[in-house]
Amino acid sequence: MLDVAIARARILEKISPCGLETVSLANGCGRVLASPLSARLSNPPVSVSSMDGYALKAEDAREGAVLRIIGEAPAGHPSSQTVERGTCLRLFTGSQIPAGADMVMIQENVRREGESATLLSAGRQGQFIRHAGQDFHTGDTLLPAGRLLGPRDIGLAAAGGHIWLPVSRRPRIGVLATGDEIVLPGDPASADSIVNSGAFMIIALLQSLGAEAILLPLAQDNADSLSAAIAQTHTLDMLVTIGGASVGTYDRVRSTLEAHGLTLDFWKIAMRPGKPLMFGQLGHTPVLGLPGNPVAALVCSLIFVAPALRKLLGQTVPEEMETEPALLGADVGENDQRLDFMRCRLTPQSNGHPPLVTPFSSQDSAQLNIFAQSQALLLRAPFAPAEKAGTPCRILRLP
Ligand SMILES: Nc1nc2c(c(=O)[nH]1)N[C@H]1C(S)=C(S)[C@@H](COP(=O)(O)OP(=O)(O)OC[C@H]3O[C@@H](n4cnc5c(N)ncnc54)[C@H](O)[C@@H]3O)O[C@H]1N2
Ligand code: MOO
Repeated sequence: MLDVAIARARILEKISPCGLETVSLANGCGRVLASPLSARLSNPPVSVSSMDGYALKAEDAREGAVLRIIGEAPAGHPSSQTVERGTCLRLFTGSQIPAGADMVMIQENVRREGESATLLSAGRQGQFIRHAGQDFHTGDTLLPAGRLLGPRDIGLAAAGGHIWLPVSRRPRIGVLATGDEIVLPGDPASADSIVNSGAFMIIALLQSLGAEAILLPLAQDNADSLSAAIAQTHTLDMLVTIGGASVGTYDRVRSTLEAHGLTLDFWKIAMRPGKPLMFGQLGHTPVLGLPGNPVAALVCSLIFVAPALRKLLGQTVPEEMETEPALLGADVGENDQRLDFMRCRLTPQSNGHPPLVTPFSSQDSAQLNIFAQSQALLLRAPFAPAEKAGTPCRILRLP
């Protein structure tokens, strides 16, 4: 059985970024930025008011002062007038601050009579002014390459004057669930049917990371059915199979892939859950064969498929798994030769102490209910001795 870190490195070594394209801003959410984005504009481009009110000089901002209103400047219609001492200009939220003014008095604090404004409170220099470039300046780097763009990033790119975004092509990843007992959610099920939770879980993960995840038709545990499914996968950027990876008579995924020309890199790794993981290349397509137990399938996806996808997307992938420190919340027994990823609850602690991590009593790799309640995976190294509550340990947070 191969070591997990070596398996991860061998997978990453075989994956190359899958190219770039340009998309419109409206289609940018969920895509990965291919190069840094710099501001083409400053935001705001000029100093503007953040309130509806009157622009004036701070020297005049005394309670009871009476100022002459020299004009009005709605947002988008700047005034060419200059505010002198003893005068003010009517303006609105987003209006450009006129020359001479250095503060805004909100209209609630002004009594207007004709062209005269009486201040009902004092004010200070700069109040209610958003200065030019307060948010960002032309040329500032707004977003780094490799960023998975969310709604706030799209807003920032728009404000920075971009209508097109250079992004990584969305990798097409096929997810092929296998097994005679597997049915789709909602399908008429026989007494011993198992619902295909695995593929939907993996598709959800891949989509959240920026892939085009494709649910392939279910394949049965026979060479003909698997062959028909595999024959349709050559245009994919990666193929992920679920099930049929172990040693049983009907575990035919590997042999069928090999009949289609798969170059096997490795099969079986020293981890729990996920022992029968398989990796190889079918032509140019990397293939990850995941175990059927759905918890094992997702844990393997987090540890191997997600970094592979990040590499396809041109993102920087850390050499090692990104674990965090924690403290054992309960005693744990000694471990065997497999790196263990135990489903756990996390209890946050105060004073900056690492969280307490408590494994669930059942670690069965088919139990999705416990998996959904888990917040992290506790890593237990191969041959780790029994350890007491309070011992430092490492965890992987679950998405
Ligand atoms: N004699 C041995 N038996 C097994 C070993 C072993 O080393 N020696 N390894 C065990 C381990 S560990 C795992 S993990 C499983 C993995 O087996 P397979 O990858 O061949 O998976 P299947 O047998 O096809 O399925 C296992 C289990 O998961 C259910 N399943 C399958 N696909 C899905 C899906 N898409 N969604 C939900 N559930 C799924 C399937 O019905 C089975 O119950 O092998 C052990 N056996
Ligand atoms: O490795 Mo299996 O994934 O124990 O269930």
